Amino acid sequence: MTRLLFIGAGRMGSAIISRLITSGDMKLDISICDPYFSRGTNPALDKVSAIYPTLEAAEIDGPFDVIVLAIKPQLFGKLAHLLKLVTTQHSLVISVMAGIAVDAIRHTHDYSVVRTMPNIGAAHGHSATACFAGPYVTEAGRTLATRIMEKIGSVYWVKDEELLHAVTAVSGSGPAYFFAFVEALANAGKDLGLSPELAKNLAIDTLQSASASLQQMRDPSLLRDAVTSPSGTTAAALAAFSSNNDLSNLVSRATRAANARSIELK
Ligand SMILES: NC(=O)C1=CN([C@@H]2O[C@H](COP(=O)(O)OP(=O)(O)OC[C@H]3O[C@@H](n4cnc5c(N)ncnc54)[C@H](OP(=O)(O)O)[C@@H]3O)[C@@H](O)[C@H]2O)C=CC1
Ligand SMILES: O=C(O)[C@@H]1CCC=N1
Repeated sequence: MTRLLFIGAGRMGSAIISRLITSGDMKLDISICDPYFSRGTNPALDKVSAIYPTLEAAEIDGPFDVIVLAIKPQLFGKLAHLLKLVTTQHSLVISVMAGIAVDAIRHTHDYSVVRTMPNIGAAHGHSATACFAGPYVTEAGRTLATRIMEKIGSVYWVKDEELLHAVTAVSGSGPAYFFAFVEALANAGKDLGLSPELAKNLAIDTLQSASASLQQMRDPSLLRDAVTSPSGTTAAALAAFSSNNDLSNLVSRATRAANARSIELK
């Protein structure tokens, strides 16, 4: 039985716990440390072994084999020195926190740390997650981290920790870009005379169809060509996207801003 402690069970922590519990094929004993978490919000989460308000709680039943850090990056500095209360030298620390470097997590103790960057698709098993293994992470540690993160979607490994800033800018924050695009497309549809409800539904379902096509044929350029009839409506719209390289420049500016913010969080 592998004993896991999730520090922070908000959106990301809850999503991972819930997928681990519902898949049920790993022998895991899961506890939560989150002062604001209460049972009754999600039936899967009610199956956790214990919920602790703080890492210093007298009743805490440590140590744990795996600690998952799923708190806000800004909170980590306040909790870092308490990690030793729930770990041994063999514990694996898996972080989903944006920006916080492996060195910062290992600052108070030589933990084996796997840093990961999932995304909000985790809740439905559709996260795109990239991982980086810090010093002394064993092959068994990498395999365990992969098995855990595979429960929420696809898993990729990067060899250079600095690349996690770019990963955050592309796939960590990425879902929000598509949500913003759906909002913009729905608003544009409204301006063209559709009812707000119909415009929203068409925009949402269109993202769904694009995503399903991409899942089947993982080639966005080919798919774009398949939709674009010569001198047709799509060509007219895409010409507006590419005029002065507008879309590329906008996406480049946005991802550079996210990359820079991730570096600031270090
Ligand atoms: N949301 C996303 O799409 C993604 C998030 N991440 C990363 O995941 C991490 C968590 O983000 P997210 O789940 O969105 O954030 P949430 O705010 O939803 O979750 C953080 C949780 O930690 C709780 N918490 C607060 N104080 C403590 C404490 N002292 N001890 C333990 N838990 C505490 C919070 O409670 P309360 O809210 O009541 O303060 C909350 O439940 C972040 O570091 C973020 O960078 C990574 C990829 C994608
Ligand atoms: O916005 C953030 O900082 C976090 C990291 C990636 C997605 N959400």
